[in-house]
Amino acid sequence: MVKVIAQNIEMRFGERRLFAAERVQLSQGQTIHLQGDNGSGKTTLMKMLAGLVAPSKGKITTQGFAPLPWWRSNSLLGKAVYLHQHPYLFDGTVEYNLRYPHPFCTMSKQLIEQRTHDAIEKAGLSHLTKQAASSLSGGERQRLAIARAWIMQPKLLMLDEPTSNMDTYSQELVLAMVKDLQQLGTGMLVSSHQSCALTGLCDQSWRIENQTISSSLNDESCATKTSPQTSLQEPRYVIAN
Ligand SMILES: Nc1ncnc2c1ncn2[C@@H]1O[C@H](COP(=O)(O)OP(=O)(O)OP(=O)(O)O)[C@@H](O)[C@H]1O
Repeated sequence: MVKVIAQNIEMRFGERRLFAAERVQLSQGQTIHLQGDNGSGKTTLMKMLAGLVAPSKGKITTQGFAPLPWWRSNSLLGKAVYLHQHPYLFDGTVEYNLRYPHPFCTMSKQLIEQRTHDAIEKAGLSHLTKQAASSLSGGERQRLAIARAWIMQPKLLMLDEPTSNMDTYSQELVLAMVKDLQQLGTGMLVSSHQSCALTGLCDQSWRIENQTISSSLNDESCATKTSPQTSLQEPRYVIAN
């Protein structure tokens, strides 16, 4: 099972301390709702776990991933995928964007072609494949970004406000893709201000408050949800200071 572990971390911007925690761990098989007020540090924490931002103090390590080639200077990058609420898309068509990560995928060519085809359907993008990605609406851009991640089937995925500003149709499509990934064992950290169907999938929540990260089980979802395939033997609490 793969995991990313942050130990004795502290995040500061200048004099301002954003948060600190003794241990935060995101593992395959977990689906976690990340909560906190505006500016509390949710995006920063997600970027940190994805290797996009370094903590001011402490260390972030991973377990269970294949060894990286020697020339990869940032050993975290690419292991836990971070999806921004305003996703970055490449110049080119929707289809180009979906195919862009193919060379980095270890799946067979046949499987990746099948998943790309399925992703287009699942994200409701069939009528948009030849359209420039830059011309998509906000909701369509987010669907495209999630479809791209769905194809790759990452082991760990961080979704930053994935359904903000989405209509019901888009939310349902995203929910179905996230459910799929959950069934396949992708560990997910989902930031969202609102409780919604997506956060209902989460088995625990993390909250950033008073510069501290705390964790609790999401009782509602535990009572109603069947477990994903991966068995969970991990400690379910984040120890925070
Ligand atoms: N590079 C940076 N330099 C200085 N301050 C930063 C930097 N990045 C983020 N911040 C500040 O850190 C705080 C936390 O930002 P972050 O985006 O992580 O919050 P958030 O919890 O995701 O907020 P929201 O719910 O509004 O999206 C904000 O006050 C932000 O201005």
